[in-house]
Amino acid sequence: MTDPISISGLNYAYGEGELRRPVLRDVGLRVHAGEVVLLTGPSGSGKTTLLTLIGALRGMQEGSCRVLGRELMGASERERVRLRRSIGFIFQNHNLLGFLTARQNVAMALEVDAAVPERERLERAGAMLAAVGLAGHEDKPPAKLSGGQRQRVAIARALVAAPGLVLADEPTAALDKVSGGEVAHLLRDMAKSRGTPILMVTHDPRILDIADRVVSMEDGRIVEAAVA
Ligand SMILES: Nc1ncnc2c1ncn2[C@@H]1O[C@H](COP(=O)(O)OP(=O)(O)OP(=O)(O)O)[C@@H](O)[C@H]1O
Repeated sequence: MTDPISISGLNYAYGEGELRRPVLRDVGLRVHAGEVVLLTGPSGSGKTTLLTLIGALRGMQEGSCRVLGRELMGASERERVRLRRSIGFIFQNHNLLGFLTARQNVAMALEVDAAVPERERLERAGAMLAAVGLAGHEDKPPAKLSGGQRQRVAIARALVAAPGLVLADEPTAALDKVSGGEVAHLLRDMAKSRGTPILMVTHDPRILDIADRVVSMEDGRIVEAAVA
């Protein structure tokens, strides 16, 4: 089985001409099937940029980045859109839509699949919300939920379509210690039970224990890969 993420010789720079600034240098990284990998490092070291390249949210410049069996170097926007549908994304500020209920926010992730009728989408969303401990909160808008509950909705949304990979950017940064720890463990348990690999950018030393492996970045390079 090929690794869900396999990167080598990846370079990336922002800006052009005299303003060109390299932010990723000769990055190599593999994430194995079912593995939970945390990406840490100082602010500005390039973690988010790397995550957005892996998530096909921006185009590659140099090197190789294979995600779920597809090479992203040279991939068209259409190919990138298609790959993004196989990835569950979770961000720090959860990106839930305020005018939709928790259930509708989760069901939205199933809308790309026209074969799933709306009633079934809402049912699957409800089951997923129950699985993340939010039974009874399905019909509330995000504003009526706590920060930790909102991140649980974001986890449910990221996983409901059974993605091949989850990419998370600082999902616990806005949470207190207890809810941050709960959310991180929930995400790990949900992904592990489904065999879904996770790559998570985090500054949060309180959640390092969820990792199979911690990878550190500094100044655009991977400097250390340790088994947690
Ligand atoms: N759109 C952009 N245009 C120009 N420079 C950018 C852009 N996005 C990020 N950068 C710069 O690239 C470098 C890497 O940023 P990146 O966000 O990837 O780092 P990070 O490790 O995720 O940082 P943080 O932990 O603060 O989120 C930083 O110096 C940042 O200022």
